[in-house]
Amino acid sequence: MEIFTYMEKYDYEQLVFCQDKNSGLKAIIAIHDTTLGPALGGTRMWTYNSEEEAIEDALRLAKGMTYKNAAAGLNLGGGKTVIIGDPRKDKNPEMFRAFGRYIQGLNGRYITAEDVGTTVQDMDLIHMETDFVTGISPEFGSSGNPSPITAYGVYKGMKAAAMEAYGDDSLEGKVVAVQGVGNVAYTLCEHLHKEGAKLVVTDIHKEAVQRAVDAFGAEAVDPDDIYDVDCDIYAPCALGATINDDTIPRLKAKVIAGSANNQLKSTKHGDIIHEKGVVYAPDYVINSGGVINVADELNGYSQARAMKKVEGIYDNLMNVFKISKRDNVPTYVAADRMAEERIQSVSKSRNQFLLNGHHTLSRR
Ligand SMILES: NC(=O)C1=CN([C@@H]2O[C@H](COP(=O)(O)OP(=O)(O)OC[C@H]3O[C@@H](n4cnc5c(N)ncnc54)[C@H](O)[C@@H]3O)[C@@H](O)[C@H]2O)C=CC1
Ligand SMILES: CC(C)CC(=O)C(=O)O
Repeated sequence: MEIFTYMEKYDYEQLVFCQDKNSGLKAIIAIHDTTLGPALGGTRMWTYNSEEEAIEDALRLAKGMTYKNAAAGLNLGGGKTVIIGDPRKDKNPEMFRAFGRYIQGLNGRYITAEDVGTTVQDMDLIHMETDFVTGISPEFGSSGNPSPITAYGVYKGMKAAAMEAYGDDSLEGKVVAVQGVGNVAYTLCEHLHKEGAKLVVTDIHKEAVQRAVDAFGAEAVDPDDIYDVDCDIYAPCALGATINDDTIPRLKAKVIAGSANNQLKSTKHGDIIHEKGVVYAPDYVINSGGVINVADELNGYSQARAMKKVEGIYDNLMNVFKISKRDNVPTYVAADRMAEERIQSVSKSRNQFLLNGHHTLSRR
């Protein structure tokens, strides 16, 4: 990959490589755009097949955060980190403290939180070195683990998508195929089970599947079989790019609504599902509950205020569906328009020179 060519194409601001031999830290912080404010986005720890794959993941996820934060009405830009390693085997406290020092070095341009493979405990270790971290333990006045709130937002968003597809937002009796039953999806399954939905679940880890089978009477299928399930709603809640050339012909659901980031392998796949009449809830709109929740910490956390905003995901998605129909464009294009309009209007209103801090002449 020609990194600068890629960064220029999608207008990235900064890419930071962090290495600490003592702890084994190898991390990449990607900052996409800070027009709306500091870049806020989680830290993912994953076993990548190559460094290039890790860089690409960090870049794509960071851009997604710019759009997510803009579409959610937050005054925040987009960034994300990936740490290369197996979260089940390669973690140690020094690793997260070393990473915290790198974040501190960015002096507030980037604020982190959890993502796949990282936990509240990891964020607490980062917090030993920097204040630019959210989703730490509640005893520090933080909002804690964002996953249950993300799940609630996805549940609300799924109801909005059902309303669009079926003219009724009840999920009772609907068959929902859930891919990946990790932190977010387990709580999502809880909400769906309570409403009377029928669950079909899969995960690469057997114990995660068993937990959902035991708690919600879910039917279990093998990871690759989830695309063939006869269901009303496909909920991708693992990693990205599962809506692609191979899976689209197999998917039977009328609705795609889940928590995973970067669900479309490429924009062309968003066009194909639109033409097939599938109601797709754009990933970064439906899964914005977690970031809305942690972002509230920047104002002194109020759960009531954050939850009120998370409830708004339903209306935000209905608005996306409205724009999609009005402009006759796929829903992912409608969501991008909503986010880009906000970024552009703020960047226009900020084009006047404003003296923040000392003027250089004051040093004379
Ligand atoms: N945690 C949060 O608050 C937020 C999470 N997201 C996104 O939601 C997704 C899930 O996040 P979490 O639940 O936090 O992560 P997690 O790591 O707790 O759960 C992901 C689950 O997917 C499983 N998985 C991975 N590859 C799979 C495959 N090919 N087939 C089946 N299962 C597979 C994993 O074993 C794991 O159980 C991720 O894409 C994440 O970026 C988005 C917004 C916020
Ligand atoms: C986990 C969230 C708090 C932030 C994030 O990185 C996301 O929404 O993907």
